[in-house]
Amino acid sequence: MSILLEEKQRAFAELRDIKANLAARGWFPATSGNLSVRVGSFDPEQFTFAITSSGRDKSVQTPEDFLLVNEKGVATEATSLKPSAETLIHSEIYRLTGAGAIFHVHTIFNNLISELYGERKSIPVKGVELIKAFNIWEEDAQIEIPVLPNYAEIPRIAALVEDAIIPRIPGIVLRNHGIYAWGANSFEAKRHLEAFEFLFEYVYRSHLLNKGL
Ligand SMILES: CSC[C@@H](O)[C@@H](O)C(=O)COP(=O)(O)O
Ligand SMILES: [Zn+2]
Repeated sequence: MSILLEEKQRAFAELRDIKANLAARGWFPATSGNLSVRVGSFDPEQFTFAITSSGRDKSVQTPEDFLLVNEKGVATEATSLKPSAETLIHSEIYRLTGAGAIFHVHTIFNNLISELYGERKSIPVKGVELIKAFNIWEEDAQIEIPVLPNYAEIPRIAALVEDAIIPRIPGIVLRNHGIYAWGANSFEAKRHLEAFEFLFEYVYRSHLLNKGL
């Protein structure tokens, strides 16, 4: 599949903007986190996406920040850049959901909440207005956000994604690691990511309140 230069430039510019925005919140500590947007047409067996290169300081902008990869996570153009170590997880989410953008961040609250509910394998949230950010409009909606184990081998995690995805919930948490949030495009993926982080902080603080802490 050939990607037009202008599609690639648009994708890189979009990633640059979102990266700066999330970095300003401190959501990429110690080079953690990765971002991707899909480019060109989508076929579950063959697609391309732009992704952050591995191990870089995501709070600074450089010409080496992004590259294009295919559905196998292999660079589609000659480059010395290495795609994110977690590219296979992005790939699997695109394949299964047809999403347009996927954002992964490590935060204190997504780590704390993942540990609190890790054994339960999902984080319950009930009756919080921001659930509507996922286009769930029922009054007093109750949702579950899936939590997967954080294996050292990324292919082992990627293999669990299919069974973990809950259709109306655009995100998966890795235990003591971070969240992957996605959407039809960057605007939606960012809205979902912000909603997840709000809900994690809310649930965590409620837990402390209920314990009288
Ligand atoms: C430096 S800790 C974070 C990494 O281990 C990883 O989880 C991460 O999110 C960033 O990896 P990267 O390869 O830069 O995309
Ligand atoms: Zn990570």
